[in-house]
Amino acid sequence: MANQVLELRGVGKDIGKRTILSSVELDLAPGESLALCGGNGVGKSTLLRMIAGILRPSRGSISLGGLEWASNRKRYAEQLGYMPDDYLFGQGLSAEETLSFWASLRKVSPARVSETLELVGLSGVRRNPVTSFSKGMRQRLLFAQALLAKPPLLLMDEPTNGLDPYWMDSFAELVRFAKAEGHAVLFSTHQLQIAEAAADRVVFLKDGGIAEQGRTSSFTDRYGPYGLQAVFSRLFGDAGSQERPR
Ligand SMILES: Nc1ncnc2c1ncn2[C@@H]1O[C@H](COP(=O)(O)OP(=O)(O)OP(=O)(O)O)[C@@H](O)[C@H]1O
Repeated sequence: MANQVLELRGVGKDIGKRTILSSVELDLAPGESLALCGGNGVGKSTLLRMIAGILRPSRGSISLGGLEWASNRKRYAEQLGYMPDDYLFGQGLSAEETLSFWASLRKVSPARVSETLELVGLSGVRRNPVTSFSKGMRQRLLFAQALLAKPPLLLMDEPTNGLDPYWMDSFAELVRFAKAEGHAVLFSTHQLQIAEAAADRVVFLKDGGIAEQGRTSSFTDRYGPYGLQAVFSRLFGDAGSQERPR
């Protein structure tokens, strides 16, 4: 498809003898948001890490801004901002120092650091140590880090895990802002309410591939007011998860 930021064709991953993902096809356009859903262990993080260039696919191709990781790693990496599901912040560093460190790695100006802190609502606490921040504030700082260099694609792994409804709501607002600025946003989540609030499209992964997908509103049209929940329950049952191997 023309004008896509991200194109996945037949992407799969084996770890040892186990196939984690067999074949995934995905497209994402500028200004579009997509939530990757599914029970524990279906491969959401694995897929995001392959797109981020942290893990190599066992098969298939990933094109980001028309680039493949293997042919131009540096330019490929410049196309994306990645928000990991967990991050250990440096002891004693303020929000501004933390973001300035990331900015120096990406050759981003100090003015952009201030602008980004403002955008995520952390300007007033920029000199406070990150270790004093609530989980919601730390997530905002990680979001700022992903947004810093204005990459075409924002990739986020469980961005609202552990957040209360206030911070979830403010995350949805940040995604809407990022989309309006033309960023494509791809995030994984267990929390269907955040998929509902922040994603234009939802993809459910199961058994190594895409089990269901569609526009977020289409799930309500097809399955009623709790459409996403209905699909999740049908796919993953009461446990809502696939057992991880022991
Ligand atoms: N390095 C690894 N070695 C062995 N198995 C792995 C490794 N990384 C992931 N897996 C397995 O791959 C499967 C997919 O893991 P992944 O973390 O991608 O799932 P997920 O959908 O993100 O799960 P969750 O929702 O619990 O975070 C799991 O069964 C996991 O145990």
